[in-house]
Amino acid sequence: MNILSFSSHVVHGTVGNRAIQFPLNLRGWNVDCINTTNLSNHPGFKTFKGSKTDSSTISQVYQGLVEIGLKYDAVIVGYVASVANLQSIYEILRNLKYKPLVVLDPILGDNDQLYVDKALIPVYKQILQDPLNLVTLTTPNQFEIETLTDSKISDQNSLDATIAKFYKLYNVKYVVITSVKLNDEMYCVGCLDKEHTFSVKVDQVPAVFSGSGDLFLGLLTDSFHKTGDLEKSLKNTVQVVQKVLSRTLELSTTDRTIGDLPYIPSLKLVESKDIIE
Ligand SMILES: Nc1ncnc2c1ncn2[C@@H]1O[C@H](COP(=O)(O)OP(=O)(O)O)[C@@H](O)[C@H]1O
Ligand SMILES: Cc1ncc(COP(=O)(O)O)c(C=O)c1O
Repeated sequence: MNILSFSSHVVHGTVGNRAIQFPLNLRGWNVDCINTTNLSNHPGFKTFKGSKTDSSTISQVYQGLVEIGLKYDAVIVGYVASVANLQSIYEILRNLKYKPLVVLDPILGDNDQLYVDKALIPVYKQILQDPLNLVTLTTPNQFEIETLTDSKISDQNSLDATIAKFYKLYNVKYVVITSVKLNDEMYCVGCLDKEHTFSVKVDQVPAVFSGSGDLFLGLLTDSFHKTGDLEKSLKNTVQVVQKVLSRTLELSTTDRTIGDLPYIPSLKLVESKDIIE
């Protein structure tokens, strides 16, 4: 099984492709990464060096893969963070001559805060709307689906309305909302279509992590490709990520906090090999 993953590269740490490649290797995938950044580490460490990839490099590297005859069973679009890069990836998806499983995480922000250039929003919208049905599964968090649908989720009714609006606006079969807060509990919500949705409760590990969203994206893609069953895949992925985060917390020391929770900038992926496998 071959997968192509567009996401960030950090030399040190476990975000972006560093949180996607190793876990997918453990689950039997050959993972080809097109790196949208080349950074020393992610910004959560306070300082970092390096740069974003030029969009022409993304297009050329992809062309190189086509010319040596590669085809992929699945494609992940993760951390992009530049309009020109997202446009190059859009072009690549539009010109695919075959139909892999395409999973796109429209990374825009979290907790009511945009942390990428707002000019990315219309490009994500275009990709998700494309009449060629380019994306099979998309994984926005609560803030991201609110932004894409111009709505606000505060209870079950507004959640249902947001999902209905998403399906009206966009041309994507499967949606997973990775974090919805209802009555102080956290849920992942899976949608098979606008009428068939289900929720999976997330048992919160008492810490804030970087890279959890990327790990989640890779593992969900693996499980969904293998089973074709979104509900089963989502339950399994939530459980596995929860266990990796628990082990990470157990093995980490940190003197940093976000709110009143410890902040853990890196996941203990090698130490969680048995859980991921
Ligand atoms: N503290 C936590 N405890 C348990 N699970 C978590 C925690 N943080 C994240 N997760 C898991 O990781 C998934 C992705 O969360 P998050 O990293 O917030 O995603 P995103 O990058 O999409 O905002 C959640 O759906 C949940 O399953
Ligand atoms: C370069 C880079 N890639 C990916 C991520 C995604 O991290 P998360 O999975 O916590 O959303 C971040 C966030 O810090 C990042 O800086």
